[in-house]
Amino acid sequence: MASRLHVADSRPEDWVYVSEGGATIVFSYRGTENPHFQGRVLRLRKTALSNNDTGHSVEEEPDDPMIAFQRDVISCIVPQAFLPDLDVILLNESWLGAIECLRNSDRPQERWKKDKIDKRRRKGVLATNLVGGEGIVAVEIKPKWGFLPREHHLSPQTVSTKTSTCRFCMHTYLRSQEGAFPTDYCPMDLYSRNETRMVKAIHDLWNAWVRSDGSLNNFRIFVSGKVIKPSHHDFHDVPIGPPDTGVSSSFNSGFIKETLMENLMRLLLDTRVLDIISTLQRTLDELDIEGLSKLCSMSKADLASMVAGPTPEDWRDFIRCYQTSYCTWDHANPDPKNIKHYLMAYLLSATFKDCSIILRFNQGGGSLSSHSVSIIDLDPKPMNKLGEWEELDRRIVEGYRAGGQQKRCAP
Ligand SMILES: O=P(O)(O)O[C@@H]1[C@@H](OP(=O)(O)O)[C@H](OP(=O)(O)O)[C@H](O)[C@H](OP(=O)(O)O)[C@H]1OP(=O)(O)O
Ligand SMILES: Nc1ncnc2c1ncn2[C@@H]1O[C@H](COP(=O)(O)OP(=O)(O)OP(=O)(O)O)[C@@H](O)[C@H]1O
Repeated sequence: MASRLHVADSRPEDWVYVSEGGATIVFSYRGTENPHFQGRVLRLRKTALSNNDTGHSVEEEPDDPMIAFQRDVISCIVPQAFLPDLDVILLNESWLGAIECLRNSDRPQERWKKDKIDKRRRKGVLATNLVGGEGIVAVEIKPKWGFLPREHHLSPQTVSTKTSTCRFCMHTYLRSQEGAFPTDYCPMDLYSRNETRMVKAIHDLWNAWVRSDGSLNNFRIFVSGKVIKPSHHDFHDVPIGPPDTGVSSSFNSGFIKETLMENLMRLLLDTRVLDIISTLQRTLDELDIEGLSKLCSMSKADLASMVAGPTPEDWRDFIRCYQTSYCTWDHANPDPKNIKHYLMAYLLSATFKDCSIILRFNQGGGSLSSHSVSIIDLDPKPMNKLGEWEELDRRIVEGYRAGGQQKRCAP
């Protein structure tokens, strides 16, 4: 886009709350006046509520790193059709203050108690609105880790557990011990390409969605751009059947569930998106965090001390390597001279382990091509997370083993 977009070319009232994650909050444009904003969402960075830093932001703030990362890295390994368009949008503090006042009450309590829009930012992201449109039903799934690690680099203590139970199921167990909502969802079922297991996966996501009243972060349903909760009245008006059936006015939750699940299954069986995500997760994480840690020790370093993030040139170099020689390396005996690329591969794998997909259906069915599938939240992960991931992996596996759990997650 030649000239820069400015959020102040729209009114805060023209933007409505869509949803948020741990790091960002998203609003969609409902105005009619600015064609640049039609069909788009505004993705803004958040900061901790306790952060009272009111100092001025840097004059030349860099663009949100997600934009260059999608352009230079992600789009080399994920087909463009799955990616939303992203543009830089200029922000200003008073406009951000105004939208915060207007929309803070639309946010879930557990979020507004913790964080707020980072009003010092001068740049945000404008992206394709993947959930908007009258009569559009969109489902967001955060599928998480879709593979079991190879045994090469696992310790004798962890090998049998980590090659039997997937990381998500072990993490769910740990979280349930800490009081979180339990879920039966297993990503290995969703990624399995086996219809029966995939049906089970989406039913498990649905059931946890209902039990938690939509508060989990791995399954969301949007109708005409607005998130719905199982307990909301608007759930009764999901326009899910063919228009002439009158389904949307005669509420029948069983029917809505079955029809939605059927549509989801059709789309999931038709798309390569899950294959693409799990293949990238697995091939970029050939060593497991345990193997990566050992490789680091061989180079006289430790994961917790890794801080310097890769430069754009490093990423270009990595992508070239990933698309050529990387697959010929002997990952069972990794060469310490390749440590940098193994670290970058792990970072990139982490992005795909944490992304979400959005599946859109037009009201009343329609051909598969009139529906769409996209991947969101493909942010780069920072190098200084490696130490945390190593520690979290240890806690997850130890907690699982200590609890005497032995679930088998079939590959
Ligand atoms: O570690 P995980 O698997 O729990 O993933 C974190 C997510 O938790 P989840 O398991 O999806 O509920 C977590 O999701 P929530 O904020 O809990 O919705 C974040 O996505 C976090 O990434 P970041 O620190 O914001 O970059 C994620 O951290 P990363 O591991 O991707 O850095
Ligand atoms: N392009 C989009 N169109 C519509 N909705 C979107 C879009 N991008 C994000 N969202 C909504 O906003 C939410 C937050 O976005 P995103 O997942 O990118 O944030 P995040 O803070 O990085 O999340 P996480 O904590 O999971 O890493 C998403 O879960 C989704 O519901």
